[in-house]
Amino acid sequence: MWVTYLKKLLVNDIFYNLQEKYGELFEIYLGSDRKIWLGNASLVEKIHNPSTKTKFPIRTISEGLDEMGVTTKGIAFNNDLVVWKFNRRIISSTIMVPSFLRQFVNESEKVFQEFENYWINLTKENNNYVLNFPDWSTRFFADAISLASIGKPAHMMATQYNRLVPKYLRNLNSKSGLYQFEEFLDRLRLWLKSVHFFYFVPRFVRHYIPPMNFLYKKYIRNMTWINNYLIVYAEIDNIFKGDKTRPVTYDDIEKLVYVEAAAKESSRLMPIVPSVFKRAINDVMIGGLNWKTGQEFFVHQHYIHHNKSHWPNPEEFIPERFLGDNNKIEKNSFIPFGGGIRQCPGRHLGMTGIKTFIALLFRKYEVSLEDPKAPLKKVYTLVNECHELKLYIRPRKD
Ligand code: HEM
Repeated sequence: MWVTYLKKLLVNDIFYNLQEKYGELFEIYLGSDRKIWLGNASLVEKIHNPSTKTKFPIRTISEGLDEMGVTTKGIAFNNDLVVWKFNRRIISSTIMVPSFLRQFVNESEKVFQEFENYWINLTKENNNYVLNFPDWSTRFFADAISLASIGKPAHMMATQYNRLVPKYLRNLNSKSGLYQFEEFLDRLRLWLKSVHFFYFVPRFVRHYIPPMNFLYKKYIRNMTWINNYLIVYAEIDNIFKGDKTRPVTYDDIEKLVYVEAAAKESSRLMPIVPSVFKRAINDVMIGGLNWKTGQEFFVHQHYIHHNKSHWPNPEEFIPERFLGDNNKIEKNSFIPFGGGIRQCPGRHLGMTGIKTFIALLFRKYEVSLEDPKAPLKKVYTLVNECHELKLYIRPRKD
């Protein structure tokens, strides 16, 4: 069973099923190393303490991640708290400020126009052209973030377009940058896969036992649903009053409360990051039990987001949960961006990006699934990634 799960990269499902079977707090041993999984909002209160005096300032100590070289650099896995603080300040003071978010909305519109041009070309020869949405949405965000942050396009949509059309239709304006960022995206995907590999698989197995040592060599070489269309359309139309071409502003985006509720409900049902690990740097009491310094905990967002004690009818898509009084949502029961001092610094940008793309798309186009009954095709690496979602995008008739 484990092998089947692992083969299909359904690691997320293994832990969800274990949490169902063994309860909201269970332990699992990886060799002699005990990990504690937490599946209730009340159990993560101390881990999500936003104070700098938190007992959970780091994620893990792992010789595997040391070997990857990520524990003293960057942000996400950095255990050097002085360097982490410095890096995090830089990213927070750039991407979390409203001026950057305004700039991001402006640039997104330019990038969306580029997307429309490609899409129009692709439908010229086939009116019923089916677009694989994840191939374009990931590249749309990468291009928009690149333009807004460094002022240069990443040409990722151009690369995808060039891949799909005959030579004479290709985008030739941006030759030099093409493929470079595409390779970056492929490497990022491999990097995400390899974090679990280096975290879970002991050094000896990584290096010497087939087929793990082959995976090791591969990794070491290389180092993202909205359903209630009608209300979404109505809210977008209410803001743009049928104007399909005027510039979209950050103020428009801020008014999209239903779209935001729908995006939140989607990320409740399917959090991009289903679990996050955190390590105690002092003794701590959680769930009525005393845990020693060094104990690692998995905050299980996916399970907490589906826990009936926080969410009535947890499997249903009900955006209205997020409308009106925010206090009705239990603390720590909705945590797609994690929590505590290492909460995601890209949360405002992520939400602004989703709302901007939906506004730009839905004010002009009708979107429908090629096969509404087809199961969602996703893979789990360190994140849940949808790799196939086939859509028809047609100009709105009204
Ligand atoms: C919808 C999109 C996104 C989701 C769902 C998401 C989710 C998360 C989660 C769950 C964490 C772990 C938080 C914790 O440890 O408690 C995280 C960390 C992080 N995220 Fe995001 N994220 C998103 C977008 C972004 C973007 C756009 C950026 C930057 C441009 C970003 C940068 C980071 C960084 C740097 C960390 C590590 C923070 C630290 O360790 O101090 N994220 N994200």
